Amino acid sequence: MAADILDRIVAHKKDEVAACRTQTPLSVLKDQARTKTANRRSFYEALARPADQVRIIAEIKRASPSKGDISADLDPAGLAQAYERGGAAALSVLTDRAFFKGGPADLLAARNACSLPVLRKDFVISDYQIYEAAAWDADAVLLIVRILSKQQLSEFSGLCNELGIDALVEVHTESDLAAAMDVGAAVIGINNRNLASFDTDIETAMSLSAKLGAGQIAVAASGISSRKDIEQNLKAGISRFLIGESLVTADDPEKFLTRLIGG
Ligand SMILES: O=P(O)(O)OC[C@@H](O)[C@@H](O)c1c[nH]c2ccccc12
Repeated sequence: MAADILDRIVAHKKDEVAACRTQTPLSVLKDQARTKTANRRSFYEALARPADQVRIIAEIKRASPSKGDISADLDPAGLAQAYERGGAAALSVLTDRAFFKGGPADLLAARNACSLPVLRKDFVISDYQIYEAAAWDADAVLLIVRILSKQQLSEFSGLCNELGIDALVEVHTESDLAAAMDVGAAVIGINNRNLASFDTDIETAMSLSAKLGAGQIAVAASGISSRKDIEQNLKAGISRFLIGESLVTADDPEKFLTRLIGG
């Protein structure tokens, strides 16, 4: 059953984009996107430095297909501020409504409440969604290698550059990683979770990160829930993380984040 979830999500995204286009034509979105470039916060810089410290992208996620409701009525603004106080490098906000109960309003509320760069976390299958992200003031978008052709990956990376928005290129396998390297991805998210089966194995990022080139930033994503997980990754040379569920469900997300970062 889990195996076709990714296909369902992608099919849904295509319908969603088609519907959005009829409401807001691409030309209008393009104009909006171009007026936002001056407001951008650098997602890349936030992750690049300081090199010797743990850097965490803290996620705002209400629900997911694998877990159901996680924290369906969370307060995105309050959580963004707690994450910022706890030392987050950046935020990730789910903007998919159908499967994750998120939306653009969450992204806006979170970004307006803090000074951190914000990643639009969604299933990007069209350039339209990248213009949308830029128009909403997002600082970065997720590009999932598994759901894109080589040509789309290359086109979408180029468009991100053009719009001054960063891309977090998500991989799960060696061949995904090769495709990410081919487009010169600077920030590579290694998802420990297989998006089709939901199996999560935190060894995935540790073993794949060894294959990254110099100057590429590895971000271990999914299934990180303790300082012990972080320390294990640090030994493997990974010091950047994308963390959702364990932060969203923590009694005190600020304190928990501080503890994860250590030092
Ligand atoms: O909640 P977790 O296990 O800490 O995982 C966060 C993040 O990695 C996960 O939400 C994620 C990674 N890649 C995705 C792609 C789409 C949606 C969600 C994701």
